[in-house]
Amino acid sequence: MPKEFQFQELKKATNNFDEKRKLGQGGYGVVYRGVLLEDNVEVAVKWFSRESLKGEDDFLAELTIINRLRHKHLVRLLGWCHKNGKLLLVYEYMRKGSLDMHLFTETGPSAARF
Ligand SMILES: Nc1ncnc2c1ncn2[C@@H]1O[C@H](COP(=O)(O)OP(=O)(O)OP(=O)(O)O)[C@@H](O)[C@H]1O
Repeated sequence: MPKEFQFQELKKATNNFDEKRKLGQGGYGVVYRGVLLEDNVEVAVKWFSRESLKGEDDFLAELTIINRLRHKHLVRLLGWCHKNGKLLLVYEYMRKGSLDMHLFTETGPSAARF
C-alpha cells in the first residue's frame, strides 16, 4: 500500500532535489531520482509544480487512479507527500526508462520491431 512520506525524507533521498538527480520533466513538474535512506530503495520523486493551474486536482486524480492499478508492467506508486502546499508522488524507479522513451527513440530496444 502506498504510504505518506515526510518532505524531509524525500529531500534527503534526492540530495536536496539536486539538479544532477533530475530524470526528466513532464507537464506537471520535475522528476528526480532518489534513494530512500530507510531501506536503500531507488525511487523516482515527482514534484508537482505550483504553476500548473489545476496541479492539485491533477495530483489527486493521479493518486487515486494509480493507487487502483496494480500490474507487473506498471510503475508502482510507493507513496505521496502533501504538505504545506507541496505536492509530491514517489514511484519505484524504472531503471530502463519510460515506455515512451522505448517506443519513440532510436535507442529504444523495440525501435527495430516497428
Ligand atoms: N518511475 C520512474 N522511473 C524512472 N524515470 C522516471 C519515472 N517517472 C518518470 N521518469 C522520468 O521523468 C520524465 C517525466 O515524467 P512525468 O511522468 O512527469 O511526465 P510524462 O509522463 O513524460 O508526461 P506527463 O506530464 O504528460 O504525464 C519521464 O519521461 C522519465 O524520463
